[in-house]
Amino acid sequence: MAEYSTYGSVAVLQVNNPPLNTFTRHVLQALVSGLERAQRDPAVRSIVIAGKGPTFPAGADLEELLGTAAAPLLSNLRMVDKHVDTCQKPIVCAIHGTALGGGFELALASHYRLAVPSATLSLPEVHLGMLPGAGGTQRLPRVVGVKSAIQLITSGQDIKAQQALTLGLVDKIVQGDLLKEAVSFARSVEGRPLEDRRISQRTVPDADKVDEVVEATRKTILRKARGAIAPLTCVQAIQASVLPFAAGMAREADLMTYLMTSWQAAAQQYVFFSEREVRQWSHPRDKHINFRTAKPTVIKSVGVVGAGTMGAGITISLLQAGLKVVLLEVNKKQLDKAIAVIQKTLRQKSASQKMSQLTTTMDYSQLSDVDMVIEAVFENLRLKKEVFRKLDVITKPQAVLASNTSGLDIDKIAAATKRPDKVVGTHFFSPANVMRLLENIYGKKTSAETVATVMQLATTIGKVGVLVGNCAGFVGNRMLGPYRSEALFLLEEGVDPQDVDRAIEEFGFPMGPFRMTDLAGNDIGWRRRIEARLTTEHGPPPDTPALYRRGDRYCPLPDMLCLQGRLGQKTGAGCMMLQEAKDDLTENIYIRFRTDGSVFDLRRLLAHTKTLEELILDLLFADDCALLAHTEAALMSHHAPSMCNRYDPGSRTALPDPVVLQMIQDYRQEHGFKKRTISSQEIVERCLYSLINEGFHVLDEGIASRALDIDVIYLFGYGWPRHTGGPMYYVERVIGLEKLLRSLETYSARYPNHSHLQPSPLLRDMVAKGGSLAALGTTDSKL
Ligand SMILES: CCCCCCCCCCCCC/C=C/C(=O)SCCNC(=O)CCNC(=O)[C@H](O)C(C)(C)COP(=O)(O)OP(=O)(O)OC[C@H]1O[C@@H](n2cnc3c(N)ncnc32)[C@H](O)[C@@H]1OP(=O)(O)O
Repeated sequence: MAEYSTYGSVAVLQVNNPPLNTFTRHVLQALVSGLERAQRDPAVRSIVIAGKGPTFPAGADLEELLGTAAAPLLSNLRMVDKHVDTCQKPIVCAIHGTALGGGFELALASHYRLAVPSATLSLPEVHLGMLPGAGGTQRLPRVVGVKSAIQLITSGQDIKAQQALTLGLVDKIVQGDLLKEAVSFARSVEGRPLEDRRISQRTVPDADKVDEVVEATRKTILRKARGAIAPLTCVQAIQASVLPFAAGMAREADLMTYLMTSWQAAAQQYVFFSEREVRQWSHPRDKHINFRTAKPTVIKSVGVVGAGTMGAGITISLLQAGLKVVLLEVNKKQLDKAIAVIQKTLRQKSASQKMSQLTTTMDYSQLSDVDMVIEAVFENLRLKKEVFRKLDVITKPQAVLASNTSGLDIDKIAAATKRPDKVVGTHFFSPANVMRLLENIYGKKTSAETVATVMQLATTIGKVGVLVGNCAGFVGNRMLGPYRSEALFLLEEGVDPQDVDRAIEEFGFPMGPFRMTDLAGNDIGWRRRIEARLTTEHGPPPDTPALYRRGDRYCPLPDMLCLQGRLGQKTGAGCMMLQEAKDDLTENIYIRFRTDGSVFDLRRLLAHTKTLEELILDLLFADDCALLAHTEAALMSHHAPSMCNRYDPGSRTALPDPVVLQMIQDYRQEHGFKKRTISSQEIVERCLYSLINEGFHVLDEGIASRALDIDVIYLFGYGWPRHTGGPMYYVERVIGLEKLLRSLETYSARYPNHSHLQPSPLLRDMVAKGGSLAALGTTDSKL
């Protein structure tokens, strides 16, 4: 647990709790014993604490911290803190791997910190709905100041060793043998005074500005937190660092108790475990086929067909994971554009080595030897089938053939080949090298081995892979359908687009449905509806009632907007306006890079770039750019023409567009809708409950095998607010299934022809029998 050894006058305590050396109560007990022994032994004059194996401790063991062992764990943690803080012999922490949470806090309590260049330090508790409760909120500001501490703790961002050195969080970067260097360093500081080495004894450097700093950051934090309570609570704890140390620690403990007992912390911890649990997949229709029984094919080389935005993003992801890629594109201009984008993105990393793994071609025969192909051509079934027919002939018989589709029928695509067992769907999300979700879709004939292969591929390329069944829209887009429909029906009844968006954004989404459609392009859904024969390029299909399709209520407003050329922001007109608008950028927009935490003012970046459009493209393909979606949305919304909203230059606020508002008004009048006032609560309930209701259908039909799979899809692919745990978790743990059922009953009675508001039979059954989503396989066992 913590191995004790001595090297002359130096006692070395090596935490040994593989794989992450997390602090269990036993590990902490062993550390206390080791510290006591070292303090008792007169021959010992200094102490080194290190981690055995791949890492320095990665924090408290969450299973224990969140379970029945929490009390002894916390009591042992406090004992370690006390021993370290009062120790009369210098304690040196030797950091490698990831020193996270309690691990980093132990290092901060010690007198000296050494790190290898590859080490990462971080206080990621905010992502678990908590705060760094082992002194982190009190010691960090004493080293880096309140301002930086707020930034580091509320973002939970990684601090690389070099940055830690600059910030004064580590004393030395060690190039050679860490333990050896740490022992010799410890020896060199023996006998030196310790008082000024104790961070607890220091004062906060910007203490006089604390209120000013908090005031200045509060608004930004509130905006980013989107309803999460942990970030602001972290700020409150940091504010207390200007108090005497003991008082600050007491305040930290109070606030930690408040957070730890909150439903949001439980939700975020559920998210943490669910993100990992999706790897333990099982086939929704046959539980015997699962991550244990099915063996993946080894994939070393991948062909990517289609070098559009998705194809280029997928290629970058594969290259970054060290795979060989053959990128095929039949349009030379498009291929050249993609190569430039890929090169530019990889240049920020060790590009030359990764680019050497890329072959580009316009010739299908170059795909003859790859282990797998990911097709990423336009979302058109006929075209995809054509591509698969070709691939079936050209590729080796054992190659896996995957389609990157957001909702087309995998079985129909597979039927175009003689190897339907090797055909599978891999739905990447845009930008494909940034977004973490990979929705993997099995068809009727997809083999267990093929499923295992794409699930393994997700892990290899650092994505969160979720296995789902085949149906129109799969899980994510299928559930989005009712949400969008309900948002449109709300327009008919009197709500303006920006009011729907505001209500959804206040719930915690980064963007409401209309701003989202503005960004993604209204034509995407329109093309899909044309293909499904719900509408045509010229208007509604002949002899079709305006507000109904195949017996279901239908709102033709988005079709009408498309017919007017209002396709959203990614149209050609949008790009031209972006170039012109460069000088209009009056507002400060900041972009933070994940790699080193550096922050850039967008206007300064623009000074080095020809056009704003070029910069956006760069950012889209820079996978270390945090806040990317927000930034992109903010930039786009500044300048481009939009479907529903208008944006004044220099403002990020979506304003009502009189043209659209007039159009909606005329539409209401034409179809006899009476405008009424609708509350935000009703907007949120109708949009989100219809989405969640569809989730119950998805579970009932076996399209997803567990509620947590749906949650992960929404959290990682659709911006569902993390602090609520995902749609299914939220409705079960926060709203309650019975309340959901009653609300759906009320709304469906009021709108009998909105079929998606009819409660799903599974929901009714669960409420009647007192069943729960946990029984369908959520992560309850872990919580
Ligand atoms: C009730 C009232 C109480 C009041 C109390 C008041 C006072 C409170 C004082 C409280 C003081 C607490 C102080 C300390 C807090 C902490 O330290 S919180 C934890 C901080 N650490 C983290 O958040 C780290 C989380 N982990 C990671 O980020 C990553 O896992 C990693 C370390 C970077 C490694 O990544 P990777 O190599 O990709 O591996 P993974 O797949 O992510 O993980 C492997 C398996 O390990 C499991 N795991 C990871 N971290 C933990 C952990 N901290 N505890 C337990 N288990 C962990 C992970 O789930 C994986 O498991 P499997 O899926 O089963 O393989």
